[in-house]
Amino acid sequence: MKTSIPPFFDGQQLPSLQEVLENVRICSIPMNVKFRGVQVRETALFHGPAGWGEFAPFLEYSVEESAAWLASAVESAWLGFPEAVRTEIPLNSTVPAVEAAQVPDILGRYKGEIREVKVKVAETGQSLQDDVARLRAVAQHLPAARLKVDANGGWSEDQAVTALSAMEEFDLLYAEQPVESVQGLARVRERLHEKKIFVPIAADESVRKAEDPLEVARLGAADVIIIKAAPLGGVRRALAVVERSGLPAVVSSALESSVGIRTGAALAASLPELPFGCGLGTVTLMTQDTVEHSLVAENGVLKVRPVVPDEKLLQILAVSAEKNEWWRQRITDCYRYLVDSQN
Ligand SMILES: O=C(O)CCC(=O)C1=CC=C[C@@H](O)[C@@H]1C(=O)O
Ligand SMILES: [Mg+2]
Repeated sequence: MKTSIPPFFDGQQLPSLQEVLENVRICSIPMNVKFRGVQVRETALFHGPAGWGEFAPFLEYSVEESAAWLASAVESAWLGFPEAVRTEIPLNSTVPAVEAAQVPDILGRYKGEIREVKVKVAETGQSLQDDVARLRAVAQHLPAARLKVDANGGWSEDQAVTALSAMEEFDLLYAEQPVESVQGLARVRERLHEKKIFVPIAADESVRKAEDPLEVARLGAADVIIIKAAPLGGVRRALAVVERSGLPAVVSSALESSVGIRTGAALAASLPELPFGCGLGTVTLMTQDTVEHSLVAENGVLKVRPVVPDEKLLQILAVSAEKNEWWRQRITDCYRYLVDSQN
């Protein structure tokens, strides 16, 4: 297994900071439903010679963590995407940690047939009973769909083993980041195997937030990796992580508008294999979008196509002058971090 991954922006010279700042539009988009504590999504869009890119690190992220997201947005807008091997991407629908009664409403927002659903679990303040009730509501509403869960590292190892044992009846496709640490993932996986429970373990934060995104694969801590273009520093770097990990991969969103989803779709379109539905259906969880015709799935399939933001929408969604300044400073800080890391 090769261990290194390519440098940011594929080692190419970055456009100047001035060029980047001249071509940015900052937007604020209210969510339909709270997702990972976010009610309003703030995001920056860049226009470059190759198209559009989206930079939307969550507001609490450090410059160091956000810099990878900038590299990804600049890659999309200035370099463009690598060659694709497919034009259609199978997607999962996503159910946030809502009450079971809200499940039909959430699922009703997705167009057409739904074959795979990712259900958020282990939310702070909720119980295993809440999670099982939510899963049951999804299973009742869509008896033919396959289910998977995402705990965002919210369980202890004991809780993860108990919860995933209790969820055996749902025949989960995989359980995403049941616990926080890489070693914890490996132990939970082993303990479940001892109990003859073979639910595959997927690593998300342990890949996208890790200093070494390949540690999970090296330690055999997971069966599947979740990859996101922005936190991994772009499509090319994410492809390298998949190739070098040797594990099946699922492309997921970072809760962007359709411009960022297009980048995720480019990543999914370039992967040699796509054994599961990708988590790129999150535009449906937002009240508005930056493009007129949103990049959403129909019957669980997303057709890859170019997207261009709509000027009227960009004006409607534009942030205040103060917020705009804050974002420009953030872009500047991340840009400087990238330049330093290239030298
Ligand atoms: O994978 C999906 O179905 C949707 C995307 C998704 O779950 C996420 C998007 C953005 C931030 C993350 O906390 C979250 C995730 O943990 O995968
Ligand atoms: Mg996740």
